Amino acid sequence: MILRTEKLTKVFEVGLLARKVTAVDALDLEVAPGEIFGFVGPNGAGKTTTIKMLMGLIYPTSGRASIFDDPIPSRRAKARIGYLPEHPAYYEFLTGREALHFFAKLSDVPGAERERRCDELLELVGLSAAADRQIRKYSKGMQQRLGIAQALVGDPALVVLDEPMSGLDPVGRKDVRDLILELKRRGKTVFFSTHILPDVESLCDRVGVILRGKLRDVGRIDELLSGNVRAVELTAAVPAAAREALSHGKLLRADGDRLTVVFDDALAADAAVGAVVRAGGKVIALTPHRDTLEDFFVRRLTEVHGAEAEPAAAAGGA
Ligand SMILES: Nc1ncnc2c1ncn2[C@@H]1O[C@H](COP(=O)(O)OP(=O)(O)OP(=O)(O)O)[C@@H](O)[C@H]1O
Repeated sequence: MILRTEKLTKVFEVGLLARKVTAVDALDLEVAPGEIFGFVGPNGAGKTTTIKMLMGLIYPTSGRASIFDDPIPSRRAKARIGYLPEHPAYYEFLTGREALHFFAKLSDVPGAERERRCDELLELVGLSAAADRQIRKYSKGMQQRLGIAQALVGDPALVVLDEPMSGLDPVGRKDVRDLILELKRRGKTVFFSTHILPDVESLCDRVGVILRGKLRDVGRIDELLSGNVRAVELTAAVPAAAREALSHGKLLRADGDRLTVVFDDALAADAAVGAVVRAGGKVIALTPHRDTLEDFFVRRLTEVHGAEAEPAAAAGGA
């Protein structure tokens, strides 16, 4: 495992009365080499606090974590990590190229290599044409892409991105998604946090769902959603003798003997398939209707928060 946490916990003390807020609660997490891991949760779930602990920016209250088998905080591990904070800050009077050279120097990229590395990264994030423009003139999407270039400048094995798509328009989000996929192709491990669920579905090998500081679910998206077949859609050439078995479903389309029927109950769908086959008909398609990740997420959020659910925060908007 490239990254591992064991019962990682952060309790903040807030206000004059030192009210305790458990931002991250006994988090057990593992990230394997080469995977894109999505750390998913609504606002205030504890994503940034977790990432800050992993990056050594704040100390855990209890528990442990290691990156590349080095306990955090580790200088050695940090040299192999690229990190994009949730709100990256730049010296805005610099150009993109100047800023990247500055970050390259901070990351100990040898002088002889700096020029080539920066040019290559500016190209990768699509900023070559704007490289000599001041950052204050960059759009939010361009700043985010510069932030990703900054995270990559030390040629890290692990890239940690905190809400990399937040606040971007659909084109900007797609650019960042494509970049993350490119990182995977280059053999990097990517750990990123987000509350934008469609991005997670199209990108991640595995996801961890954090709600109110606790990791509630973790796994491949198809595994998380596999138990949630809501309905089964059957399209078949149905001989008259098998029509009765299809009457338990809802007819969607009829074209001669070719019918498309939706069953709420998987057993009724199985029985209909059996009847079609026995009567000499032909099954053309059998499609399970599953929850989307968004359905799953909102359901889990509602379960966990009960009456206090905050669907607006979880709905996955930009
Ligand atoms: N420095 C702090 N002092 C006190 N409470 C904090 C501090 N930082 C975070 N918190 C609290 O910890 C909880 C988790 O916050 P965190 O920023 O980790 O959530 P998040 O999942 O990253 O949310 P967002 O998507 O809004 O950034 C919240 O209740 C937040 O108010």
